Amino acid sequence: MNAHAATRHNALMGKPVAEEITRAVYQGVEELASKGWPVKLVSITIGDVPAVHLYVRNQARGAEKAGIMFEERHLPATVSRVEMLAMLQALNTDPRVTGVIIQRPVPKHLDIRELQTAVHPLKDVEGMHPASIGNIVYRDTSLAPCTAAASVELLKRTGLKLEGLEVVVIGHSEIVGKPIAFLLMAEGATVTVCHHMTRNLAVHSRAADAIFVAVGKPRFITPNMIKPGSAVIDIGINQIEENGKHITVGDVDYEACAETAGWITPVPGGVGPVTVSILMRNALTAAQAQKRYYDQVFGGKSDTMVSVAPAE
Ligand SMILES: Nc1nc(=O)c2c([nH]1)NC[C@@H]1CN(c3ccc(C(=O)N[C@@H](CCC(=O)O)C(=O)O)cc3)C=[N+]21
Repeated sequence: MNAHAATRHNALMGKPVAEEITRAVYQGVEELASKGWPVKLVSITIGDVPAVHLYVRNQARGAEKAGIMFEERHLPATVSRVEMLAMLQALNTDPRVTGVIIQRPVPKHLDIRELQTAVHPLKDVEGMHPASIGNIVYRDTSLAPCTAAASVELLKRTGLKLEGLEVVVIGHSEIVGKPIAFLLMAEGATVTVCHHMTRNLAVHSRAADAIFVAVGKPRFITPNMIKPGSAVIDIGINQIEENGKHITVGDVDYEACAETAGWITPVPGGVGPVTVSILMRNALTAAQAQKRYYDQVFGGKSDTMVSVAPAE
């Protein structure tokens, strides 16, 4: 479907956007490295979840392209809460570590919010620490959740003016739906958030200039649910079996909706690649913030981290 999607005039392809973002990140990482300030991302996975392995594999590739050091930590599903909190504390205090991402889901005996909150806000490259989420409410979107930021980035690529744009977000998860709504409000859009309790979803989605879909239901959105000419941003990643083959499809019936939509993101090949590049951009942003903080505290002596020895 990727190849087919690429031939559609109205396909919003993620790869070129991801490559552009990653090139810019590479420049920034090189500049910091020249000042003795390398960027390192630690990616933590707990247990075995297929969609997570795919994401981490693409993180490793993205980090390599961005010049970012990448360390994957794959922990058994039996890891204890105390072990996790101790590991996170060690990563917070390790000056060589720029950012930490904890893949979701985590096993039931662990509380992802507690783990997320245990990551220092300066190293929260996922933008999921309450402080980072709070900043989005205050319109500081520098460290925003990656999938949310990637989705809004793709809407911006349509060239549509976001001020006053009627946007419907379908799905209100804390990591995607809600952050998207806040990011869009920061851009001046008029945002409606729909979810499983919403009555007459199509009444809302058909009135929208743009819809974002993150419900986890394969091909849930059909042409009669979208306004002709609107932008359709599909965040779904659903593994299904079809004609004896395992394939990944989004929450939107791409083939059917592509005839009606003005712009539409394919799955795979849309939001996914841009999510990876935004994670790399967040790692650079975190490194730049840490260096600014260091320079303020040590009066600019942080050109080479290792040389910051206690004053005689
Ligand atoms: N804390 C946390 N944050 C996440 O953002 C998060 C998570 N946990 N857990 C798992 C899901 C899944 N996810 C993906 C991101 C990109 C691709 C991706 O790169 N997809 C490409 C490649 C697909 C392929 O190679 O088949 C595409 O859509 O084109 C996939 C999956 C982020 N997740």
